Amino acid sequence: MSRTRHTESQFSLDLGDDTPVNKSAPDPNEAVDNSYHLASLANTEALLLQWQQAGWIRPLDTGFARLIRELSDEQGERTQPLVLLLAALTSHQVGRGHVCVDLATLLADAGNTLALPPEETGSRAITETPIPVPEATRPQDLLARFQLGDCLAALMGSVAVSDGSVTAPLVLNNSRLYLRRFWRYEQRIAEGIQERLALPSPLADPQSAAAQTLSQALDTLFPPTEPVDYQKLACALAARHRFAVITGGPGTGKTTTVVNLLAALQSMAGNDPHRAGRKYRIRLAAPTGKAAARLNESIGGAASKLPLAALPGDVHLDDIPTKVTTLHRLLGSRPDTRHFRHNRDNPLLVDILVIDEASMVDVDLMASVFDALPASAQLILLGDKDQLASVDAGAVLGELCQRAFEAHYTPDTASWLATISGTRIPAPLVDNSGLALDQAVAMLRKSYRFDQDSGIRQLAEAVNTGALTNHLLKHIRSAAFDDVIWLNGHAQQPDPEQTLDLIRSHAITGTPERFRNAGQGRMVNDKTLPSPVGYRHYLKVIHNPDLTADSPREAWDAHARSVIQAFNEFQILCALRKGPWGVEGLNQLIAQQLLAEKLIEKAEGWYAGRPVLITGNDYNLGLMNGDIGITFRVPWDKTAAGEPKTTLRVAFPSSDSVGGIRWISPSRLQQLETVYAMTVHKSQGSEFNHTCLVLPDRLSPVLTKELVYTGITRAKNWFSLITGDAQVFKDGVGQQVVRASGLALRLGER
Ligand SMILES: Nc1ncnc2c1ncn2[C@@H]1O[C@H](COP(=O)(O)OP(=O)(O)OP(=O)(O)O)[C@@H](O)[C@H]1O
Repeated sequence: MSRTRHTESQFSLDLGDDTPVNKSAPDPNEAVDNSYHLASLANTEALLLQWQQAGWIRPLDTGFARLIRELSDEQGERTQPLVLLLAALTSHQVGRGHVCVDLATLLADAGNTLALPPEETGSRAITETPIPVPEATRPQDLLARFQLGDCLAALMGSVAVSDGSVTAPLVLNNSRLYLRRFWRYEQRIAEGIQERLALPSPLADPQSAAAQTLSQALDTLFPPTEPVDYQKLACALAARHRFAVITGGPGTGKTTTVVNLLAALQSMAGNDPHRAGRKYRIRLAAPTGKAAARLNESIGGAASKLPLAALPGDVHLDDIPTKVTTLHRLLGSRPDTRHFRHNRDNPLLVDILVIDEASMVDVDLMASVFDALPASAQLILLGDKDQLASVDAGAVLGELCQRAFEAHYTPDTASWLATISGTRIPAPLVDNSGLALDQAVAMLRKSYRFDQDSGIRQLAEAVNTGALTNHLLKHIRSAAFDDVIWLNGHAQQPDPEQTLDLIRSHAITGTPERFRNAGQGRMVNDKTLPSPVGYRHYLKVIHNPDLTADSPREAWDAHARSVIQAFNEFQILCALRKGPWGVEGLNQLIAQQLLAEKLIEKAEGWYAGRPVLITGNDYNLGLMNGDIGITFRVPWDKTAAGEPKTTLRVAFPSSDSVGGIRWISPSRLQQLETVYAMTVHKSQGSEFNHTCLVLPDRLSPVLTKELVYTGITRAKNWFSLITGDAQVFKDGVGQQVVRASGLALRLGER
């Protein structure tokens, strides 16, 4: 899932050719004639190189354009400069998470669509990094001369472009331009969903024996409570179709619902005379090790509370799986290839697959899931539609849930639900012209984790719905909520040095005194919540004088678990990677402060206590992008005289078994970074007792409503906000992620 997987070979794969891409590259120092930039191919390629050197586009993007030119040359066609330009920009957009480029949108507003100049250029107050791209040679300047018809005509006349029916590196579908590989992913996902939705359901007739069993199981699993129990409805809908999506915000009961759903499905299997008591083979998966471990923890607890004895069909606890694996492991990832062991020729042995945190799954991985699933297997996606989309291209869950809020259940679905669940759907959720997909999407609408007064809940909701009122902002500035504080919200443009000081002290202690009631004694659901703590906490837990060279490995494992748990109490999140407000600057700042307070022995390189985030999959070590480990000093080495000697080892929780620890030598770790600060993107699938979101002092395209919502909802109990500029926070939540893709359109076709 890492960006590093987008190698140049992705293009030659689709073409079935290994044409070297560096052949006859233009001289990057060649002067670009500004008045005729698209007049010649050489000029266009030199211009692309200039953008590449300015950091506007990737070498991969210029390489792709060159490949198109070479392919055309080989076929005796002279490529039009406009085709080269559009090829490079489509590749650039894929690198930014889009599945395709909608040419009409691109031409209407190229600057914003392409987000050029690039984001993350430092800080207004602290550094200023100019980007040396000459005036009048920006993509938006060039594209301003063209109409949609010009682009379509140029593309349709090129051998490098097809409508998908023949192999060509670019696919044009209406006004959407795709790299072929991504067009194929989207097509496979759409087909996988449509095929499943079209399969006849034994539950369609509410009087059938299967439907009666489902109804009985649902009544057992969901004691009557509110007028509309959306969890019960979600179970009924998901049971009815071979493809379903259950979406909901934090604590709305996605895990609880899916455990109930699995129990209901096993009830039906147990009562099905054709299955002779054989239960369904069910697998649970999540996109990252962290998300898998979190679901592992919660699902076991939820399963143990099931009223199994009262269910029809003789369901046992063993019938409900509680072990969650990563998607990569489930599909059988192999080193150095993005092809999985399980695919169409070697499908998974599974009847039902549940994928949690599905918002993190990109089109590439989702297409692989559909490839590996037997045609009749049921797929259930769980996730929060409002969270950030996947790091790599696509926003699959978001697209599938575009209409979830209004539901669009047909009168037929509404009447089926009323019979099966005894619940009458509210009229605004019924729509005569609901689509097939709408009938398989359920939204959970009530949070059980946060109480009515929770500031985290109210702030997250306000950010999500665009209702960030002055009243609410005043509340969070003045610590009127127990659980939320905007630490420097009183200053519109706070002094940068003072803000950095604030981040330093907050990172060390979590400054519980800044929360209302000093962060003490808050009870939620009859439980006293742990107080906010900073990084000092885990660096104290790491000192354990009782452990020696003779201590058994289990004792060290247990110690590592408690340190990792202590580290998870607090996390600083930020929007950017670079600059003083990004991961790089904040990591340095916090490490220096921990060193000054003598909590760590040095602030750079490897040291005991260093928390690290893995940034690329390492199949040999079994580490996945997003895994977090803590460095320990352990007495496991020996001197020449055979005396115990200390060495550093990084402890990682093992992703698939509960409680296991892998101890890895730092020298074996390849792609990693220190993780006192983490981007919100990387924090998806994780939750922390206390989260502090640091926002920069100027607006960036990455700073969006989805990013702020995701940052806030990573906090279980305490949330603090530090801003470089108050207006940037407000403007950021006004920006929305819109990813170009054709999936929803394909699924909307009747
Ligand atoms: N119908 C319900 N009645 C009472 N409590 C519930 C109900 N559903 C869920 N809960 C409780 O709410 C909490 C959150 O539930 P759950 O973990 O299922 O939600 P989730 O949506 O999976 O959460 P997350 O946002 O962490 O993914 C749990 O403590 C759970 O026991």
